[in-house]
Amino acid sequence: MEEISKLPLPEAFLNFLQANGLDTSIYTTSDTTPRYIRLKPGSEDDLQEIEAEINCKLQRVVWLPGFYSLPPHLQIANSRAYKEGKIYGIDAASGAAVLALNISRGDHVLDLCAAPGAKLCMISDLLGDSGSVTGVDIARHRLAACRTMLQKYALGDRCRLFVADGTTFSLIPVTEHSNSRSCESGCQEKEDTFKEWTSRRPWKERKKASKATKHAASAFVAESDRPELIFYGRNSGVLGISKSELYQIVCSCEVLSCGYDKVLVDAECTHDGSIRHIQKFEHWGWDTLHQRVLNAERTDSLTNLQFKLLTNGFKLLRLGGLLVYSTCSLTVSQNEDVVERFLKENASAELQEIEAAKDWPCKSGGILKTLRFGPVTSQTSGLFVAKFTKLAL
Ligand SMILES: C[S@@+](CC[C@H](N)C(=O)[O-])C[C@H]1O[C@@H](n2cnc3c(N)ncnc32)[C@H](O)[C@@H]1O
Repeated sequence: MEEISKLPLPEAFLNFLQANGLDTSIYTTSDTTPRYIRLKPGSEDDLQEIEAEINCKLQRVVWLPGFYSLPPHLQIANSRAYKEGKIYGIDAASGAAVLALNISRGDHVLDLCAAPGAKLCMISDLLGDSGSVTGVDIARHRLAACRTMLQKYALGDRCRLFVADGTTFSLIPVTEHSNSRSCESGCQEKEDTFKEWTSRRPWKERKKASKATKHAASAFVAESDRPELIFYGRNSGVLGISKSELYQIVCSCEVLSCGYDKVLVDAECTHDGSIRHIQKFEHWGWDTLHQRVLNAERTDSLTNLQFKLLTNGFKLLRLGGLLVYSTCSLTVSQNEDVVERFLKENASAELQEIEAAKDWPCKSGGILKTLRFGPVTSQTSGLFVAKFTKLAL
């Protein structure tokens, strides 16, 4: 303790690291972890021009298609390639978590903690012109930033964004199947279909929604409780359907066939695996670290939140679908413990091997088949990744 108290980190954080058996040195040795960017598919021919502009050779990340590393302190925000949406910043470990989902053409993907949206962008560019992606986040301002990002990178065409609590979110993807079924049930709002999204729409939507609450039909989510839809792309499945169709409630047995093919639960956490995030407290003030990160009560409620997000994400997964749970915390309590509790309470959940990981620079987590990335092992930010499938019981 005497030795670590000499380090330039506040005592409360050192205590947190010690209580969780975490190595302090990653925060105090000089940060050599590279930055990573993903090149938007289709921009490969611009590579040399981008390198000339940022005056730096981009190192291809051999184990992660489309990813390049940069020296840690190189700024790209002013580069033309960044402004024109040809590259976006995303840590390689985050890219690996998305790849673990095995996204394939036509998948309907749910990203339950989506903001600010780096993983959502990658999901979207992997889907290309097929399938759909639904992004959910409880923080409206963060999800609005995610919308801006989707628009900047022209990746929102098949995307819809809901401000909602991921522990209770219950909307299934819009597919032709769900459209026809809900029309059979006879919906009173049939005329009131979604027109092309414009930035002025959410405000109007909310005004109308507050007036119409009393007309909500019992078979659908009460209008006042509905997740707020703050963006939808032209091919997201929303355009042309009615509110009743969008907000229909389905029973859990229907979710087995109509649920999402893939679900990402990149849960809220203490972010202690992200050295850059922890370093930001130099500016924010170390005193705020306690309240934002270390507070034991918060950690307790965080692990409950993580468990609930994972449980609800799994509920929305179709039979045979894949779910990835990840956090950027290095603690066992927010990772292995949450996974263990979840497996105990969900007999239809089975941990899956992440096949691609045999070529990844990561190590096994404390539970077989889970993975841990970190600055020392992987030259990335810290990330825990676990992948599940849903079995028929
Ligand atoms: C680790 S961040 C997600 C990062 C994101 N996946 C990305 O790649 O940019 C966790 C997010 O969870 C959101 N969050 C916290 N509680 C939530 C809840 N109950 N439901 C949905 N989102 C929640 C936070 O607002 C935050 O944006």
